Amino acid sequence: MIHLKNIVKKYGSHRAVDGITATFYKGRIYGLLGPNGSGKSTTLKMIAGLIHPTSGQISVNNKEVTRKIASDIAYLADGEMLYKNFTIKQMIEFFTSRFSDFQTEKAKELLSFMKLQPNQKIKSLSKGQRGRLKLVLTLSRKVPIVLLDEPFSGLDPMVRESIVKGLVSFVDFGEQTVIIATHEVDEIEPILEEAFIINNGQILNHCDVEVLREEQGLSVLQWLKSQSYQ
Ligand SMILES: Nc1ncnc2c1ncn2[C@@H]1O[C@H](COP(=O)(O)OP(=O)(O)OP(=O)(O)O)[C@@H](O)[C@H]1O
Repeated sequence: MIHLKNIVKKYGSHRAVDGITATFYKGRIYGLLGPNGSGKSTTLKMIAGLIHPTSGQISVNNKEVTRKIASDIAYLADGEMLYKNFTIKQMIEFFTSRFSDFQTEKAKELLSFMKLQPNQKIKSLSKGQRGRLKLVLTLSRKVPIVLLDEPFSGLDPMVRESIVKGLVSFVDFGEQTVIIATHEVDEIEPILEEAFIINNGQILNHCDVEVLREEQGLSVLQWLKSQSYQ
């Protein structure tokens, strides 16, 4: 379980995250949805222990978050996380040596699912292929928490849907808590169980996707559109 209590992150006088309180339960898939600059990446980086809140508390499985939390969390960064002079195989070897939980067999399956070849050089990959490799590396770790920051942004819209749906088979359901930060709601909607809307660094609303569908007859996208952003 991840618990955020009244989290504020300031850059100078700007409040990138402005008093977020939220709980993410074990084994569920969450969407952290919001427009550009709303505080999604900042929130994920704080959960991953990469940056510290200005105030408030974050705990992961009742442990206070420090840099050591990296051993419990697989984090797909919005920016670069690949070494351009490596081949895919070398990148996988690097992750294998860096993370004792890295599952090489799963990485092979994921590479094949993502149509990537181990001998390809990172610098020769397209943006979409690099995006696929980042997913391979992140989802091959056996960890309780997976944080994905804009994981589908470089992917061709034609294949995005099948990749999103296929990815579900690579998540350890009921065991891994997955948080996906994105402003592209449509494609990830089928795999979400809960969603938080974030805007101006604050949580605007939260829903259980199944309850939303059954009780209000709304898709996440319809629900999102009914909320007012400022
Ligand atoms: N290192 C930084 N220094 C100063 N301001 C920052 C820094 N990182 C983020 N911000 C600001 O904090 C706010 C939230 O940024 P953040 O990257 O968390 O948004 P986001 O929701 O992930 O956006 P996007 O969808 O564009 O990735 C923005 O106003 C951004 O300009």
